[in-house]
Amino acid sequence: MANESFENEGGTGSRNSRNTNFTSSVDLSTSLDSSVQTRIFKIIVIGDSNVGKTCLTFRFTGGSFPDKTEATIGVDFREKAVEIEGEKIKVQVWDTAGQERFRKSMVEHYYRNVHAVVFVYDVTKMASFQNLKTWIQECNGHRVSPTVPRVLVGNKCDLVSHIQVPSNTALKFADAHNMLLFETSAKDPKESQNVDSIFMCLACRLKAQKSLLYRDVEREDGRVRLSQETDVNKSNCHC
Ligand SMILES: Nc1nc2c(ncn2[C@@H]2O[C@H](COP(=O)(O)OP(=O)(O)OP(=O)(O)O)[C@@H](O)[C@H]2O)c(=O)[nH]1
Ligand SMILES: [Mg+2]
Repeated sequence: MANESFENEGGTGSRNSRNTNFTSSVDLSTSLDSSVQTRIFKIIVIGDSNVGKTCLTFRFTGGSFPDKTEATIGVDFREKAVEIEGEKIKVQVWDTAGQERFRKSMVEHYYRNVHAVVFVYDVTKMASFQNLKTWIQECNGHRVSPTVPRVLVGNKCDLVSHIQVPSNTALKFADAHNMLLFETSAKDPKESQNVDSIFMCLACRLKAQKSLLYRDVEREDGRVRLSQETDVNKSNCHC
């Protein structure tokens, strides 16, 4: 599991976190003080160049489709504050470059302490779907834990007459890789809720995972102690 990040009155910080198996005691006292801290969930968006990663992240954080985009160089950060079950959470979206020459030096940073991964392909371009295997390999190669939630997004569904990737093919692939599939369009305003649900679904799952961590702590002598092995795979997310 990645480090947990927080933002409080003093700014953004990072907390050393926990592995998926918890048998040792960890001081979590600060993390339980939710009144002064906003948790930050880092979500990276990965996929071939031109599939619409920038437009999808723009749609989620800004609520519109950009008039014009240029190839992303390195990474662009976009943030959105959301509220889930009464808790304010900052969703920090890392919009990565699809072009190899613009991403080389940044790849390590993308995957470091990532909380969730969004893989994007273009439904009108079969090659972008076939290349997903390479993107998944890269992700696994950077030791991203299997407990880090991943979703698959087929973008540009508004181009109905140009679709090359059938839904059932994409669904099989998503199932085989234990991912949810979203087919959507960053361009079509009617799809904006669907775009939001990609990120909100991940945020809900992350919150549920981390709630389980907190549930299994007990206070001992004024300190917080993890009391038992905790399974962070379980989630209350219904999406
Ligand atoms: N029709 C349609 N076009 C889209 C959609 N999303 C993005 N585009 C267009 O696709 C092109 C590429 O979009 P970007 O969001 O810049 O692609 P990217 O994946 O960020 O590309 P890199 O930054 O190079 O990795 C742009 O011309 C967008 O206007 C969509 O949902 N429908
Ligand atoms: Mg881009």
